Amino acid sequence: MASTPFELKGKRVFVAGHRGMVGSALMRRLAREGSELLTVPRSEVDLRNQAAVNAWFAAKRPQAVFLAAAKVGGIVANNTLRAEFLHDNLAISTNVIQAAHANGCEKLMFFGSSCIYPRLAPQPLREDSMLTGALEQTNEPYAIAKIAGVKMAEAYRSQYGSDFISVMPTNLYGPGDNYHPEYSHVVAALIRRFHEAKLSGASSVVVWGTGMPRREFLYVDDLADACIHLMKTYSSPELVNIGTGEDITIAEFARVVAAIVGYRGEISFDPTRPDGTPRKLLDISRLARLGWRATTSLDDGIRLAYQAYLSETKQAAE
Ligand SMILES: NC(=O)C1=CN([C@@H]2O[C@H](COP(=O)(O)OP(=O)(O)OC[C@H]3O[C@@H](n4cnc5c(N)ncnc54)[C@H](OP(=O)(O)O)[C@@H]3O)[C@@H](O)[C@H]2O)C=CC1
Ligand SMILES: C[C@H]1O[C@H](OP(=O)(O)OP(=O)(O)OC[C@H]2O[C@@H](n3cnc4c(=O)[nH]c(N)nc43)[C@H](O)[C@@H]2O)[C@@H](O)[C@@H](O)C1=O
Repeated sequence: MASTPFELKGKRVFVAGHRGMVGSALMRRLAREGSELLTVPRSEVDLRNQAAVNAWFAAKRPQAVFLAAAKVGGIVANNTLRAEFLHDNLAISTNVIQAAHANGCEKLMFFGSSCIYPRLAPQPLREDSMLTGALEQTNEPYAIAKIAGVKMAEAYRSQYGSDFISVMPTNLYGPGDNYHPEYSHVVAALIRRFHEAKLSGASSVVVWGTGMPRREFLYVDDLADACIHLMKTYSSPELVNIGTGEDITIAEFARVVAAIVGYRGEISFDPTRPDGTPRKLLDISRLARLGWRATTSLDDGIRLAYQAYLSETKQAAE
């Protein structure tokens, strides 16, 4: 078991999924910690391949691991690619957690998600509500794989004393997001749709669902800061929720994004598209007791995310 506080300075730290939205935010934040950062492209080691993962871990022997590689997407991706979301996420978690254990890794952080909680669990969602009820159907395969990952980290801790911890981030957004029109999450989808409508002069933009579901959104650089804080100071089998503690309806959120992007036309709703979970607000009291809170407001975060979208797609705001 690693000692707490856990020192990142001078350690070999592996960020699995370093090119993703969360992984790249972790890389930015870890640059301040004086660690030796280890990464590997998927073309070299596909984390679904157990033999490749074992060989890489045996060669590099990371002392700390952030397991931020996963098959990830929005509500339609989760609901369509159901086999891949279950298979890939189970394989990645199993391979990386076992290889970390077998190669003397001192500390590992596993990334769950707020969708592991039952669809109708009491709000705000407490960490101990995991496995107390039925899951949301649109993301059940992903949630089952993530719950298995949480249980794996917990089992290696109880059987072998491994210092493996699990965090449950709320819905995230920011630089490095995926802007696919069907498979992205709502933040990236609406930034892109409102921006394109502004450029084309469209008079109306469609937002999926009824607009009634509520979501909590956390800027990804805040998430990375929380993760570094917990990696250094937290060592316990209980999950830790990471969020802002505030939520907003999708209809209100769409108006926030439209205003920041500068789209002034109508917003309509398409109830034939899935709403998903009615509400997903995290109880962040454990995180607050552990000494961390988010600092980026939703307005500031969406402004930063819009700038990132423009620069990543090489466009001007107009
Ligand atoms: N985005 C969100 O709103 C939320 C995310 N999370 C969790 O945070 C973590 C990171 O998510 P996020 O950054 O958004 O996702 P991204 O899709 O942006 O990044 C995922 C990363 O995982 C890598 N990856 C996927 N499959 C494989 C594979 N088979 N082998 C090697 N690498 C692979 C990708 O590699 P490549 O670059 O090659 O594609 C990419 O770097 C995940 O565990 C996710 O469940 C939790 C809550 C909310
Ligand atoms: C992070 C989280 O992400 C997923 O769960 P989700 O919270 O439902 O994520 P979402 O961002 O895709 O949608 C949020 C809400 O927004 C509405 N919505 C409106 N218009 C668009 C739209 O254009 N695109 C999308 N994607 N959603 C839209 C949409 O109908 C829904 O009501 C899970 O895969 C889950 O596994 C998970 O971990």
